[in-house]
Amino acid sequence: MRTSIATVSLGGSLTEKLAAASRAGFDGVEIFENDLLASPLTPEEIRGRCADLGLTIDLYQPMRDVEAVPVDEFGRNLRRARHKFEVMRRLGADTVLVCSSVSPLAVDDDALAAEQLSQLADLAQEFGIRVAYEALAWGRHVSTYDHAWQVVEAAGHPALGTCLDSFHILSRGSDPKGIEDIPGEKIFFLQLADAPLLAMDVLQWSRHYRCFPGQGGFDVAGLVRHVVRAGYTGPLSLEVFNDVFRQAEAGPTAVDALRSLLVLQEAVGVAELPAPVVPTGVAFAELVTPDAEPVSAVLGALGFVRAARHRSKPVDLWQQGDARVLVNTGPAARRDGTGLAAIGLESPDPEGAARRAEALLAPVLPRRRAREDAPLEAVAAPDGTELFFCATGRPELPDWRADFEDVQHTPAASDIRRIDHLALTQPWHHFDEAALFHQGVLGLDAQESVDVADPYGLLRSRAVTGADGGVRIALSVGAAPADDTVHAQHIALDTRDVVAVARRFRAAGGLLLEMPANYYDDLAARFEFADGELATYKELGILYDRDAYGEFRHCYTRTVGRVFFELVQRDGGYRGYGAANAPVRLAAQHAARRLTGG
Ligand SMILES: O=C(O)c1ccc(O)c(O)c1
Ligand SMILES: [Mg+2]
Repeated sequence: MRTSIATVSLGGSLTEKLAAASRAGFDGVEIFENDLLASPLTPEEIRGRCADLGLTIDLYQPMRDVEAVPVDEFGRNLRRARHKFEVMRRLGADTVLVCSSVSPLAVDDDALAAEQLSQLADLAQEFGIRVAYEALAWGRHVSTYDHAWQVVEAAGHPALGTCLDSFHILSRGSDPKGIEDIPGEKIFFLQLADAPLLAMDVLQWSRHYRCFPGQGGFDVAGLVRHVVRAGYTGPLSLEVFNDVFRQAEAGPTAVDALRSLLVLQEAVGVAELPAPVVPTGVAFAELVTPDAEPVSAVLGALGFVRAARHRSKPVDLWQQGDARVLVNTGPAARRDGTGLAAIGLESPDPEGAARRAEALLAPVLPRRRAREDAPLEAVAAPDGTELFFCATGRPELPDWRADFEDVQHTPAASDIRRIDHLALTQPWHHFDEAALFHQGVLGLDAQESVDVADPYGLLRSRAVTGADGGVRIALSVGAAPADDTVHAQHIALDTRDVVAVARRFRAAGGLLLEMPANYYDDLAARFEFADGELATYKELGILYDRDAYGEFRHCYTRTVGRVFFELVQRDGGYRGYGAANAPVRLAAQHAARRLTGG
């Protein structure tokens, strides 16, 4: 189906919005009146700009407070409408959205509403324009889609149809099944938005919290299925009022928006994409650093050994069990300092995974490799993290490991088994996008989002996971501009005995993050521990949590650059990430940074 986006969904000037929509690959736009009013371009110039960009103008909107008013008021409304229709003729737009009245002048009289909308449609017809009547969820007398359709049906005018908006329908809990009772040709337009499930005033919810389909809690795909069954053949158009997107750069937001429509069309069954290839594990985490020494010291103290070196690049492979960390001292490191730059995801079909990512608009990374290197499929996540699709130790596929040459080493310790999870801090305006990317592109499941108190703000965190826990990524975002030291990325390592690993780490000179005594007093009140157990945790800074499935013990290394390590021990199938302990950990990191600057 054709794709469209309302200019109100993007930040910037009208010119910037149109360029972003076109570059992302949308077919058309809804021009929001305010964007036109604020533009220095004439309607003819906007029309030309859209044509040059390959965009159709699918809708002009909104007209407000038109119907069911006293006759002299309606006369003034028609005068206003004539002026707007003139503008639309100059724009070359043939459909206008009229939202249900919120005016105190409007009366509760469907026959009058139908009669006046019919007169409006008569006037529109003179201009070759169609009127699409939409029920605002907070409309004064008409606030549901079925009521708006009744009014339209009663008017029985060929130039009058209805506009369906998923937000207004789903926010009120209306059953979208009734959409199938509307003849498809009378659905003049379809606007799509999702939203997080919040208990709040519906107008505020709509104006500030809408998001792209798949980013919130509504079944937008289910609604679209009903609209398609009704016989609608117009565009799928995104209309998203969102405080964050308004402030963000239009280009990436438009790409994010179109990706959501691609995933939606796949779910509805009106478009096919290369099938998702769900990653089964983490092949490696790659750190870049200008100085390998501090990172190597931490890895060494954790029991990793430097097992191999890249044949053509300054990259070391550190390994313990199936946990692999690459330490890259190449040019990127000198630019960006110490940080997590790339993740290798173990994939059943690396090429298939890359094909899907590309179809879903993920930037495919150029293969900056020497001729003899294995051809690795890689794309960039929204935060810039490079994702490599890997096949480790599978002879029939290229193996990234073949680019590395073993170096002499003593055996590694054996109590760290694998990477348990990766925690990635997102830029503030990419959080919803990141969750949708990891679900839609990688085929991971998103868990509920949780809020975590930070001494200097609030952190929102959401995990995305593979079916069997082979891949776990915790995405988080702070309310304030990211503090590089505390809101760093981290690599969590799975151990069968966190106490033993923590002790060895400390004996080898490693620095663990210390936790306050009050935390342990509180733990003693909440749980029962064996004699001496709590004292051990306190000594090593180990945190404790429990869920319906099992227990969780974890502790943290001090931060190097923008990365730190977590040691985790999951027992009995514990599913979480110790979110209950995160406020204490964040406070401890702030305190450590103040004391030592690291
Ligand atoms: O919030 C509003 O006023 C508004 C305007 C036009 C729309 O299409 C809509 O869904 C909401
Ligand atoms: Mg709308």
